[in-house]
Amino acid sequence: MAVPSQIHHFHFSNCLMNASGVSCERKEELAALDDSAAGTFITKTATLEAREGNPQPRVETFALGSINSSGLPNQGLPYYLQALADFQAAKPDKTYFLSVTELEEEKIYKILEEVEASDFKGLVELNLSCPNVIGKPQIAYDFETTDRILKRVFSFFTKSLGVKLPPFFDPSHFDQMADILNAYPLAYVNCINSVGNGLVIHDEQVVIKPKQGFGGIGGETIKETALANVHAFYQRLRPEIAIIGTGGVCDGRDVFEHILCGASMVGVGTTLYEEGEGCFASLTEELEAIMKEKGYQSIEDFRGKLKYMD
Ligand SMILES: O=C(O)c1[nH]c(=O)[nH]c(=O)c1I
Repeated sequence: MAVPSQIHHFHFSNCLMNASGVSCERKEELAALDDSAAGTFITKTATLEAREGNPQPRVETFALGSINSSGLPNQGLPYYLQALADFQAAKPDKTYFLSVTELEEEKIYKILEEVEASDFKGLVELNLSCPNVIGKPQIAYDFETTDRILKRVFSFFTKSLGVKLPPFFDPSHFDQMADILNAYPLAYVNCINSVGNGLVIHDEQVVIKPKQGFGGIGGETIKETALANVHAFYQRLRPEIAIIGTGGVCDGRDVFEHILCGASMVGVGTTLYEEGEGCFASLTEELEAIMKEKGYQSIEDFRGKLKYMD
């Protein structure tokens, strides 16, 4: 029971994966994802050195989703490179994702130089959209900086690279970002990261400690924004740049809609946080039932084929 997919020459036994940041910081968590019905996993975004992250409580759920201000807690790049080497040795035919970023531009190049020099064989995701490092803007909301970074990265980086984007809300921003991305040999874009800096209140108080309660919103409430970003970039990007759809996936119908909008792989965050790794099997079953009912044999029978009203 699986719906296979691919990004370039990388084949995945199932089109579902975790959203970076959820259940993927420690090796034991990655092992649970590796053993689940997900077709692959992506690590928590790694920085050169390990980070504690923001004070707890920093992740909470609410009626329609989740809010987090984790602050980029991770075990540091060497930990993930070693873990990935071990997972790859155990499953030579499986492809994994490594997410990375850094807080200063020069360090972004440094961490990617280290990844380039490593034996990692999967896809690398440059996170340009972390909303929770206090005092640091989301890189991808600065078009000039994004262009400068990608230009320099691709002057030395030869592994397969994708970028994690924040949500955009204006056609002119979709246009500007797509023009930048189309200029580079990207393997994919991952749309979207959490909707930055929402505020969840319980009675009279915020529900997370960092940043006076402000944090990235995920889950059911962001699906429509996620679908719009997936489809806007599907419409604008060169077909060689694949799209990973992340955001608001609660059931098989949501997976179907992400693919209909153009996604080749679908990331699951809040639902994974709430339900655990079993969610991948149930989401797959639900997707398969929808495909069967509609007579679709594979993803390519409906990927990107969203119908407009003429
Ligand atoms: O606070 C985080 O660690 C975090 N939280 C998010 O919602 N997205 C991100 O990319 C990151 I790096």
